[in-house]
Amino acid sequence: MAIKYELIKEDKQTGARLGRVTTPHGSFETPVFMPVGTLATVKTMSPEELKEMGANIILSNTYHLWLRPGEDIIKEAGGLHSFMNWDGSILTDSGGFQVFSLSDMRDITEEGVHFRNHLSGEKLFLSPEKAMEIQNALGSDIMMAFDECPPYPAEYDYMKASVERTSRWAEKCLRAHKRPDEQGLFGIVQGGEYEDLRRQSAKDLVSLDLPGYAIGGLSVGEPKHVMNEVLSYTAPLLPKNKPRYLMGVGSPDSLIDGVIRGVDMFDCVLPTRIARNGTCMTSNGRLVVRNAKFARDFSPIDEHCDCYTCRNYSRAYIRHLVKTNETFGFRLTTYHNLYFLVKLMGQVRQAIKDDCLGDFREQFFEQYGFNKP
Ligand SMILES: CNc1nc2c(CCc3ccc(C(F)(F)F)cc3)c3[nH]c(N)nc(=O)c3cc2[nH]1
Repeated sequence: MAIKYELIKEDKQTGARLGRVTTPHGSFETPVFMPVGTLATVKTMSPEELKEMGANIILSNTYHLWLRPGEDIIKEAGGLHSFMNWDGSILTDSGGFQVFSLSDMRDITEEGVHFRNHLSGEKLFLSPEKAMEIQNALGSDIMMAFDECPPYPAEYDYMKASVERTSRWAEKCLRAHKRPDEQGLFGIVQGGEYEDLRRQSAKDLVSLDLPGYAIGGLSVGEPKHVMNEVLSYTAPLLPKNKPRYLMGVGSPDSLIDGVIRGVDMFDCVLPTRIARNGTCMTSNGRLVVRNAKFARDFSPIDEHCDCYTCRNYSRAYIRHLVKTNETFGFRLTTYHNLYFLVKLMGQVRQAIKDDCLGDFREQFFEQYGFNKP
């Protein structure tokens, strides 16, 4: 069995769960935050640094790696793990979402999606079968089914047809799966904000008895309360004894609110993306280190943080590096932001163990400033 999930504890007050996922490349505790490594690297971080900060699973992307360098080169390297020298777990997205978010000309048919390469303009075609062929070549431990993530908002009739097609595509992925013993295939629940369509999508995918499930179609511009409502009735539709992955969600408040509704796995480009413009997550909210007020501030980014960046460097120094566009500055902000989220999930897991996740949410939101009107 490629993917094993062990439910360790259910929170008494909320839908939160403590668990452990095991893949052929190791195991990780859940709830977990997964750093995004689109082009086979978590930007500016070495595998050693990721391991040191406590990351055991990272994400990468079928669409991007198919275009550059091409899955054949990665296959020749022995797969993505050896290509990027990462011996932890890897989850790859199936490419559907990236086609819709990156390329303009696209045409969806029953067979798959026709679109233009967003770099060269050449016409390309991505199908459930092709997405599986690429992910099998990459050798990722967790592969996502090829789905359509409709834009938000979407008409009911469009969403219904899209959900039914995404369910048929998931079956095609399962049939096209060449390495079921080494790689786990997760289905992706769609349905937008229509409860009956979410139920239909979950029912179709659960009937395939896949090793894990993702909740897709969220974090696409909908208000947070809509995301939380959809999560509240969708997560419980998924099997208790399998991991649940909420795609594209990673702000600290959304992570905690997702955990409370029963989500186990999260990804987000936020920590690495905002780090590259010098914005850091701290226990007292966001800090824009390039701000002039930090020019003579020799305290660490976050006085409550014990990461490499906060133990060795000051705001003044990091501000200087970021202002002068020194790469080391972005390594320091990236390291801190990833560490902050990995540590936050550790605190969330501890709160579930101690049956005090509700209180933890209260205290964290207050200190971070989420409750400010
Ligand atoms: C930002 N909001 C969002 N991201 C979403 C994503 C992408 C998740 C992803 C995976 C891998 C990477 C990698 F760069 F690290 F590889 C980067 C991002 C979705 N993906 C699919 N398949 N279905 C969805 O319905 C869906 C909804 C999504 N909402």
